[in-house]
Amino acid sequence: MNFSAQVWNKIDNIYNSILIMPFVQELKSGLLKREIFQHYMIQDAIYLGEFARVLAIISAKAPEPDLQLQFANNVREAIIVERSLHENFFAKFGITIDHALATEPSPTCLNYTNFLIATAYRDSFAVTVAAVLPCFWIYSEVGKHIYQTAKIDNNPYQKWIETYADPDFEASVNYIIQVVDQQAKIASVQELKLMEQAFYRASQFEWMFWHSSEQLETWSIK
Ligand SMILES: Cc1ncc(C[n+]2csc(CCO)c2C)c(N)n1
Repeated sequence: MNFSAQVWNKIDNIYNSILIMPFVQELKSGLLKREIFQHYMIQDAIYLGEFARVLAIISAKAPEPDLQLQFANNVREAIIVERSLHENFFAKFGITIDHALATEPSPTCLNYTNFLIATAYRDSFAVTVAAVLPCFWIYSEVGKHIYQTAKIDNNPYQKWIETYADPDFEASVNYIIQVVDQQAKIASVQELKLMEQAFYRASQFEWMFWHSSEQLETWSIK
């Protein structure tokens, strides 16, 4: 079995827990509270800014030019596509840029992005690509699931839903899965373990990220 299939099996519980989260269920029905989506959007904008830096470090560590270019393109895409999504949603959901810029990362957002940045600086290309894979893959699977079962008419979250169910997005996810599998084939036993741990940890953070918005998480001491 491929590395990707093995680690996906291991996060089966996390993935299934995500599908039944109130956040996901209410996004599908369109009934998600505006306040929760606003919290999510602002934190996600912070997340994406840091995520683009992680992709840039991956590009810098790439073992060959094709991979270097691919991840450089991902950096560009993460910044451009996601920014436009956020700008659309910011306006639509009454979030001002000033408010977003003045908001600090939530404890979960900071923990997740710091984990990715620390991994990128400390660990190998292979381990770091394994750490970013859940970000792509879980979103693609959750996006498809939501798209197939969502109530689309009058759903204020329709545009978000369409973004992550896009076939182009799925193609970029498949490319990263293939890169991770290639790396796993040539990895030492010790490195494989680190890849597995990084993939699992990032998947936990994916669940936590949605959960933190459901809770409107802030710092418990200011
Ligand atoms: C917490 C969180 N996790 C994953 C994504 C999805 N995502 C973020 S950047 C990127 C790469 C291409 O743009 C993808 C798929 C998200 N938005 N927020």
